[in-house]
Amino acid sequence: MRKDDRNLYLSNVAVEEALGLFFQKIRQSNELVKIEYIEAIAALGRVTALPVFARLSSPNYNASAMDGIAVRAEATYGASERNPLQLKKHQDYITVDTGDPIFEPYTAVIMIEDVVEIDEETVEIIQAAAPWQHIRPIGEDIVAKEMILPAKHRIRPMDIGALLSGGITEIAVYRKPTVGIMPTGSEIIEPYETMEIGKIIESNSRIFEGLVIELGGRPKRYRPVPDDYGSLKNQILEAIAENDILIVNAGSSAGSEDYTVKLIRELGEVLVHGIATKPGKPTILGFIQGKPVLGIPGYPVSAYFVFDTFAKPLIHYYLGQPLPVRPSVKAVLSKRTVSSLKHREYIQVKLGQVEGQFIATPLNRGAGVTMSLVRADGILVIPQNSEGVEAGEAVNIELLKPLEVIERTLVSIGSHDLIMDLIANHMHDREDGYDLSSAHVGSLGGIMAIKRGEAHLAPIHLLDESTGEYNVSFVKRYLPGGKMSLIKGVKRIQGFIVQKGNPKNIKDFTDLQRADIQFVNRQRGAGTRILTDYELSKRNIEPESISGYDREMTTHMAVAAAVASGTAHVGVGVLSAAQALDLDFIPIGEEAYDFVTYSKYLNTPGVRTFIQVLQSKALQEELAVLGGYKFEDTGKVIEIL
Ligand SMILES: Nc1nc2c(c(=O)[nH]1)N[C@H]1C(S)=C(S)[C@@H](COP(=O)(O)OP(=O)(O)OC[C@H]3O[C@@H](n4cnc5c(N)ncnc54)[C@H](O)[C@@H]3O)O[C@H]1N2
Ligand code: MOO
Repeated sequence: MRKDDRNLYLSNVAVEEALGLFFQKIRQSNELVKIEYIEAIAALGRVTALPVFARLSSPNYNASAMDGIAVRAEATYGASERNPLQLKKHQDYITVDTGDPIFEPYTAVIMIEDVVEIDEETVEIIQAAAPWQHIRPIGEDIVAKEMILPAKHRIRPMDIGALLSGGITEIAVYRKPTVGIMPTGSEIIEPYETMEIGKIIESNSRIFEGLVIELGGRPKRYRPVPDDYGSLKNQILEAIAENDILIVNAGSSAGSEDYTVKLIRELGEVLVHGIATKPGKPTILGFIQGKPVLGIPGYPVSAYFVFDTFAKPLIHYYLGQPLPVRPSVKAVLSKRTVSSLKHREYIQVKLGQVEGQFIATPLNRGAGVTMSLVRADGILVIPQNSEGVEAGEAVNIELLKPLEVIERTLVSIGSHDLIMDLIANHMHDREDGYDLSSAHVGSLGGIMAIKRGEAHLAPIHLLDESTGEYNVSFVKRYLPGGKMSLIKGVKRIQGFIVQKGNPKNIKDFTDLQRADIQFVNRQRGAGTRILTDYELSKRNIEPESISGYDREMTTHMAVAAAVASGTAHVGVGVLSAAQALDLDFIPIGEEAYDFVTYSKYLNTPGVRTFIQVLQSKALQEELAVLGGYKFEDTGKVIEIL
C-alpha cells in the first residue's frame, strides 16, 4: 500500500468550531426541515410546527357542574334555615345532572344534597343560590380561537386531551427526520452469524436506532456493508436518497480500507475530518446532495459520544427543538485524571453519595469498552485547554441517570470478586431495591478510598505476613481511631490460573522462574499481589527472575483473560475466574475476603441491605454452584478497636 492511499492527515478542529461550520451550512438550506399534518390522536411525542388555536369552546354550552336542580338565582333569595323556601317543579326549578346544558331562564344550580324533597313536585331549600353557582360557563376551559399550544411544543398526553376538547383533530408537526444508519466493515457480522476470530458482532447501529427513536427521529438501519469501494458507494447513494440524515459508522479513520471520507468527498463535500475530542477524533462531517452525512468512528464509546455531540443536535434541529441541557451535579473527583491539551475529553464516571457529598470515580476510558456506557452515571467533560483534574477537585458531572437512583447507591471501592456482581444483583432485585456500585482498585486502594471518604465500604483480602492473619491488622494500621468495623465475607480459594490441562505443568511458585513460562501479575496493593509476593519471598524467589512479573492486571478476570488468550501461561487468582473462562486451577491457599466500613454506616439502609444479602441463602447457593468459596461467620460484624 502506498502511503497516500491512506487518509493520514486528520485535522484537529475544536468541537464548537465543527458544530458551527456544520450548522451554518444546515441553516442555509430551507428544504431540510419539513412539516406534515397528522391526526391529533396520534400526536404523542411529536412537535408542533405551528401554534394550534381552538376551533370550539369547551364547554361549548353553559353546563351544570353538579347533580341537582337548576333555578333562577333571584327566585331563591331570602331562603334560610329559619325561613325555608319551597320551589315548584317546572315553575321554579328543573332537575339536572352534571354536564346537562342550562338554558334560560335558569341561572344557578343547587346540589341535590342541599335540597329537601317535600313531594314529587315540591322541594325545599334553606340557602339562597348565588348567580352562576355550579354552572360551568361556555369556554370555562377553552375559548374558541384561544391558543392551545404554541409552535415547537413537544406533545404530551394532556396536550392531546386539550386539543380534542378544543375541537382539533389534525395538527401540523415537524416531520420526523429519517436517519439512515449504515454499519460498515468486512469484519462486522450480524448477531446471529457464527463468531470467528477477527469478527465483530454489529451493535453500534442498534444503539443508534434506539437513540434516534428516543430523540423523536425515525431510524432506517442498513445491513453491514463490507469494506469495498463499490459496495459502499452504492449503499451510500441508496441511503442518501432514502433518508434526511445519513450516519456511516466506522471506516472513518486512517486505515487502508477506510473509504468513508473519500466517498463523501467524491459524492459531495467533506466539511471536517478530525475533531479535537476524545473519544471521537476521526469524525467526519459532510454533505451529499445537500443532506448531512456523519462519519462516526467504529469504537462503540466513540460512536456514542460523537452521536451525542453531532447527531443529537441535528435531530433536535429537524424537530424544531433547542438542544436540551443535561442536568448536572457538583461532585468531588476520586482519582487524578489527566487529559491532553490537544482535545476535549469525555470521561464516563460512576457517582456515589457519601455523607451528602457526590463522589465521581472515572470508569475505564477505552473507546471499545461498551460496559462503561452501561455502568456510567454521568459524564465529566475536560475542556481542550486543560491538562486534567486532580483527585479531590470539585467537578461538574452531567447526569445520565436520575438523581434518585444515584442517591440509592452503595459505593464499594476495593478488591474485586465475582461475589460483588451477585450481591449487586440481589440488592437491586429487592422491593426496596438498592444499587451497588463497585470500583476495583485492589484492597489497599479500597482502604485509601474509605479513608478519603469516597466509599461506604471496601472489600479487602490483605494477608499480614507476620501473623498470617487477614485484614484486621491492616484496618488498625491504616484506619486507626476505633471507628471501623469489618463485615466478615467469605473464605476464598486462591490458586494458579493455567491453561486447560495445565500444558506447562505448573505446580509451584518455583515454576514461575522457568524460561518457558510467561506470568501475568496483579497490580501493587491488590491482596492477590501481596499473597504472591509473600509466597515468592518465603521461597527467596526474586521478582526479576519471573518473566511477566511487571505485567499488572486489575482484576481476577483480566488475569484469566490473559491466560485464556495465550499471552500468559499463568497468573494467580480465584477459582471462579478460571472456571468462567474454562481454564484450569491449581489451589495454593485460602484467604479471607471481608468488607471494611465505618461503624456509623452499619445502620444505614444501604449497608443493612448489603449484610442481609450477604447472609441470604440465595447468595450462598449461587456461590456454592460457582465453587471456590467457604462460609464462616459470613455477615458477622467485628468492631475494630
Ligand atoms: N493510525 C491511526 N489509527 C487510528 C486512529 C488514528 O487517528 N490514526 N484513530 C483511532 C481512533 S481514535 C478510532 S475511534 C478508530 C476509528 O476507527 P474507524 O472509525 O475507522 O473504525 P474501524 O477501524 O472500522 O473500527 C474500529 C473498531 O470499532 C468497532 N466497531 C466498528 N463497527 C462496529 C459496529 N457496527 N458495532 C460494534 N463495533 C464496531 C470494532 O471493534 C472495530 O475494531 O481508529 C483508531 N485508529
Ligand atoms: O477517538 Mo477514538 O474515538 O477514541 O477511540
